[in-house]
Amino acid sequence: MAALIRSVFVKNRGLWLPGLSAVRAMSSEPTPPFSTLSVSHPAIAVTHVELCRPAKRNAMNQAFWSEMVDCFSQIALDSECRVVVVSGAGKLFTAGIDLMDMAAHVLQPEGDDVARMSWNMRRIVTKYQETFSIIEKCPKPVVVAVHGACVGGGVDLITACDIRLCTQDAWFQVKEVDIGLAADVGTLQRLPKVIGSRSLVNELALTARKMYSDEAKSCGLVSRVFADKEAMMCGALELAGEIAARSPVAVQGTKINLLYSRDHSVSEGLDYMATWNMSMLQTQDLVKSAQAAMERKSPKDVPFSKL
Ligand SMILES: CC/C=C\C=C\CC(=O)SCCNC(=O)CCNC(=O)[C@H](O)C(C)(C)COP(=O)(O)OP(=O)(O)OC[C@H]1O[C@@H](n2cnc3c(N)ncnc32)[C@H](O)[C@@H]1OP(=O)(O)O
Repeated sequence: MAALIRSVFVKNRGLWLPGLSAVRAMSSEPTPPFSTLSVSHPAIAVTHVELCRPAKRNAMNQAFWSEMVDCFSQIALDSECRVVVVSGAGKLFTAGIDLMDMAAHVLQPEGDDVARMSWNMRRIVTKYQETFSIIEKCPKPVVVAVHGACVGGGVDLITACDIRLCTQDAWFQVKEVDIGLAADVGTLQRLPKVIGSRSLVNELALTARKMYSDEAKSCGLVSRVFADKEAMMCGALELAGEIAARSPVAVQGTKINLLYSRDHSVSEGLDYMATWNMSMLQTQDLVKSAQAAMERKSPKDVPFSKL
């Protein structure tokens, strides 16, 4: 299988990079057992998760909310996977929560009285929150590639990812106030950590105005803007290849410690780091990587064990 995958790629500057044909061949059919996600392996150690309800603009229906949890739970345990790319099939990234579904499931919690209905509503919101928290908890870095619209739940999703890319035609909308609710699955908690300006976060969340790619880049929501989707997917896979080629012990330790430090003081973060590295510095990856550096080789030329 590895040989088959390798045959699709071109060797370039010591990296296994997917050719344009691999990007063009990336599928847009749900992968069973999923009905809303297409999962593929476009490059060595790279998993691609595509939101895949293009006819409904990848609106997040009931199946989606649980399939993402199943999918990322599997990815977290998959020692072949070192990095994930998330994108959307069809015209745009996502139209957010499926409004038809929401009416049927979110707005009618079961229960005989207010207390029981409220308790069940809390369970529903917590379950929906897990759909994106699982991305953040995944030890493998997640690169998200946004084209066209990224509405409501889409912003919740991308703020749980580690690296955000978009196309020139992308726009982002914290749409929730327009549909009568306070965003409740991550945007209000994570967006202020992503964008430096709280004033801008407040403006976006309180007015639901669209933010276009140039502003998304200048405020730090995305790190790169590409001319079109094809260029973005090539860029996303190249970036994923760079990450995948490095020590998974180093990469996963870096993600976990960056997230820990985001939510703790410098002193707590340093303490956590010291405890982390008291075991992780004993990895063979360090010896192999240091040796490669001495020999002026790239980390990409070092074979690391699976993690
Ligand atoms: C516990 C709560 C957890 C999470 C809460 C999240 C909150 C949110 O996500 S708020 C945001 C809700 N989303 C919206 O308000 C967006 C609604 N959609 C649109 O504005 C537009 O569709 C568009 C995204 C701008 C795209 O426009 P266009 O390309 O012109 O497509 P359409 O012709 O409008 O739609 C095609 C097709 O898709 C269906 N659809 C689109 N969005 C949704 C949606 N959010 N829910 C359900 N279905 C959607 C639309 O009905 C069309 O279906 P047909 O069968 O072809 O009619």
